[in-house]
Amino acid sequence: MAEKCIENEDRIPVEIEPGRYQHEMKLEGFLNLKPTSKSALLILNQEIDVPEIFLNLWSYYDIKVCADGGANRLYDFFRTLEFTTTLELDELRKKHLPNYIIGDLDSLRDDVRQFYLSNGVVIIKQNTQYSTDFTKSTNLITLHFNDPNFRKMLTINTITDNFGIDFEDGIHLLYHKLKETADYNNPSHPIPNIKILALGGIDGRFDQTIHSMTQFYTLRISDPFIDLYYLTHTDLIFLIPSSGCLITYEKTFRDKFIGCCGLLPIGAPTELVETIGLKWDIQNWPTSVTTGRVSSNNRFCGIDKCFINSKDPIVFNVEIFVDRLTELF
Ligand SMILES: Nc1ncnc2c1ncn2[C@@H]1O[C@H](COP(=O)(O)OP(=O)(O)OP(=O)(O)O)[C@@H](O)[C@H]1O
Ligand SMILES: Cc1ncc(C[n+]2csc(CCO)c2C)c(N)n1
Repeated sequence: MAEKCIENEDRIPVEIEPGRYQHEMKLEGFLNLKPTSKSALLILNQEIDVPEIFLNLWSYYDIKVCADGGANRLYDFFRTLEFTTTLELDELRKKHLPNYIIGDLDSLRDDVRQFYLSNGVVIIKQNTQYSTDFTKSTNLITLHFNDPNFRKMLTINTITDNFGIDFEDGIHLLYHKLKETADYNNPSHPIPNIKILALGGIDGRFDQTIHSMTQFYTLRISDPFIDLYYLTHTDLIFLIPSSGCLITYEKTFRDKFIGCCGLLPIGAPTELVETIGLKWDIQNWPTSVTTGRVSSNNRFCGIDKCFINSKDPIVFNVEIFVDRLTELF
């Protein structure tokens, strides 16, 4: 079929029959989690650049995980708030303890390690230089939610070195053991989704940023129950699955808090079979980094939804005016 690009009015009503999509997501969902949802805020080693909403995010997410030097960023975040005494600062830090710190711990500062250690935070050292602190963190998150024995082990082994977890790559070993034994493919016991919102990992060193992108693709295969999102000061970034995806949002959310968006075939060339609800909608549109045919600088024109049907999963970024989000709280 011939490719097509249609330029729409700035706001159009969009209605999509349910049979046309297998996936549905609410754009502002990262701000509005159900109390029962399994979710993790993953703090990577970059300055927390969403300070306006950081404490709100903290309260929404079930567990908080610091990847190595991410713990320094959490600790230092409170310094940016206007508190006068060290006592007040430490009180605030004690009210916001992460559930885990994990990594080779080459970036974790001594004062930060001491503070979190003395306040009972689980700090897991993993020395392997064949995986990143990011991957160590996602394996840990899977174990936390899907392996009841893992949490038991942490409570029993409180005085054992590293909670009895092998220093080299114990988390990966436990994770692989879980995957061998878990009944992941049993349709009568579907695994609840785990939402991970990563702060950092983008906008810094380029190899780290590309590694962050690889996690969309590798997790889709290894842990398909994980929905990974990155939030930066400017963007929400996630993977649009193939087979039709409906993205919904409140009209006012779109009008006030969202800017441009881009469909980014970073992992592999693909074809955008159809989009409905973008300013520049496309059909049968081959897209790849090498040809330069990438739908960047696009935006939502659907009043409250947008439909994207890509042949393969594709990275999507949505500009979010994070500094304005405080109006919502
Ligand atoms: N400059 C950066 N730009 C983007 N992301 C980063 C950067 N530095 C660290 N990160 C993210 O934070 C995580 C923890 O980083 P940390 O600095 O503690 O360890 P690292 O030794 O640099 O990273 P790793 O051990 O994972 O290679 C990394 O795995 C990565 O996802
Ligand atoms: C082919 C290859 N390239 C790079 C590294 C280095 N590396 C990858 S992850 C990691 C851990 C960082 O905390 C390090 C050092 C490797 N092992 N193998």
